[in-house]
Amino acid sequence: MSNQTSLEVSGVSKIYPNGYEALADVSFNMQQGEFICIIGRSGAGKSTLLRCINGLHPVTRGSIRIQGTEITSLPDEEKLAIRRRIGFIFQEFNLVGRLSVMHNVLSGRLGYMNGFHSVIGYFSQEHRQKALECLGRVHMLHRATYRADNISGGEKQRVAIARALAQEPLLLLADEPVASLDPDLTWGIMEDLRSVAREEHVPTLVNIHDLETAKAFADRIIGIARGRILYDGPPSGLTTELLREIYRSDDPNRRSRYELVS
Ligand SMILES: Nc1ncnc2c1ncn2[C@@H]1O[C@H](COP(=O)(O)OP(=O)(O)OP(=O)(O)O)[C@@H](O)[C@H]1O
Repeated sequence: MSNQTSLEVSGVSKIYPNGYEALADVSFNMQQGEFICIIGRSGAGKSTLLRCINGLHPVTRGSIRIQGTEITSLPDEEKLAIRRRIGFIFQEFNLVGRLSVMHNVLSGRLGYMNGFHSVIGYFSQEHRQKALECLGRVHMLHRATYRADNISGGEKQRVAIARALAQEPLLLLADEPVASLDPDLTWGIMEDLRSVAREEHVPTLVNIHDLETAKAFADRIIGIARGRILYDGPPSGLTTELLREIYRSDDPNRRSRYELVS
């Protein structure tokens, strides 16, 4: 893993139009190839953070740099160009079911095509070759001609990873990528994501509910509560005290499992 800083998030706050502060002064850095899991209770601000990083939500304050480029203040066209290089993996896969697996992966190449070719859906040999390589990377070549709605959930998530890889991403963001999958598939998908991060040197940020999975795979864990980072370090540094605080409910009548275990 090289030490080049790929992502620098500094002093980021996000206040939604209704006045709710979902992120408060969030700062952290990521190096190339690093695999980070973000943990926290529902509503902690995990998805908001990923959406701010990929430019889907404007930040209220602070700075986000991807490979040294400040993205929060870029003109729309340049922001779009950066967003094309950010792979986003969703819980519900977001594939186009009526299209083939190959076509779904090819859609990751759209950012590299001229307007006319993308409108008529013409993919050159080079783009096809790249899409096949990405499918091979996640062991899904044998499904290339299947319709995307005719493959299993685990296979769909692998295709989504291949599509993100076809973007030649500077950064991979995954929002609950394994929440719809059974435990066996979960580990396979997490293994794929981590090996892609390491071998392709793509920093990867994964929101995940399951603490044990996060601890098993992450190089680093970021624990968020009420929009603030409470922990940023190796899985081994997460004490019961910290977990209680990260998962503490604001509702005095509801206690998290970490508060129930003494
Ligand atoms: N568009 C919005 N307008 C107002 N508040 C919002 C909006 N989107 C999210 N929020 C609020 O911001 C907080 C953080 O939401 P976010 O989706 O980032 O949490 P999360 O940690 O990803 O939760 P989950 O694990 O359930 O997905 C929540 O209280 C949510 O209700």
